[in-house]
Amino acid sequence: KEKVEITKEQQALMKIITDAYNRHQIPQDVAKKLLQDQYSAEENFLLLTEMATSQVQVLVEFTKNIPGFLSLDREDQIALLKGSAVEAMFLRSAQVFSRKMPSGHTEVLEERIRKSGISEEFITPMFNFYKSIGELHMVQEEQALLTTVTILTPDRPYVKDQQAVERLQETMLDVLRKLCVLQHPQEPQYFARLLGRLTELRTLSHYHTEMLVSWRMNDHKFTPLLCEIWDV
Ligand SMILES: O=C1N(Cc2ccc(-c3nnn[nH]3)cc2)c2ccc(Br)cc2C12CCN(S(=O)(=O)c1cccs1)CC2
Repeated sequence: KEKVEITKEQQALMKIITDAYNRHQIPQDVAKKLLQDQYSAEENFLLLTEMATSQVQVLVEFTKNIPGFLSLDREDQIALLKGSAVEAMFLRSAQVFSRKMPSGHTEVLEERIRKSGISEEFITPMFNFYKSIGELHMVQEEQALLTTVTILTPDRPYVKDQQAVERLQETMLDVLRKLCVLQHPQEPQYFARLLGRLTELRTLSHYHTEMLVSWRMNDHKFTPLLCEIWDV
């Protein structure tokens, strides 16, 4: 049985990424607003839109801290951000959402999401996803690295130098794989389960694209940043 060991450089890389992941959080007042008094479907939708906008801002800031990201071709950096924005947002939302929230908060938030004009066909896979993320009990380093791996997906649309992105992603996958073995020694399949969540994320992202079309038809308003990153 080969001894799995995280090198000094990998340790440093993991610390940079995890610190950045924890440093960039959406302002809690935005999330708190969701918990306050009862709103109409439109107001709920508006709150989710406000929160999603903060999440995209947080994502951009976090991505700039990924070692090697800023050395990529500028246009490829944009292509990676646009290509991963929805997946990274859903991954972070699921991670925050499945964290131990004060009792009752999760139910209230679930209610608010249900009552925001999002159709049930999207709500079900969304909630299944965040429950499946919760069951993994990821440590924060795993959460940060999994989000990084999602952002560094080489086959996003319009990425020119896929090899450069692949090299970066492989560096992160290697650290994540070792971390999973060390953190979950009793579960050799844990790393594979984590990567399986990324497949579920892609499905959610397709649902999201379809929802955007129906939201547009019902004349839902989005912020300029969301219009830019979601191509609405
Ligand atoms: O809002 C969501 N939530 C609640 C949520 C998200 C994040 C934080 C939070 N707190 N601190 N840091 N993050 C708290 C509650 C949540 C939870 C789990 C999954 Br899976 C997904 C979601 C969405 C993500 C965005 N969409 S969306 O479809 O893109 C859309 C945009 C505009 C209108 S609808 C809705 C579902």
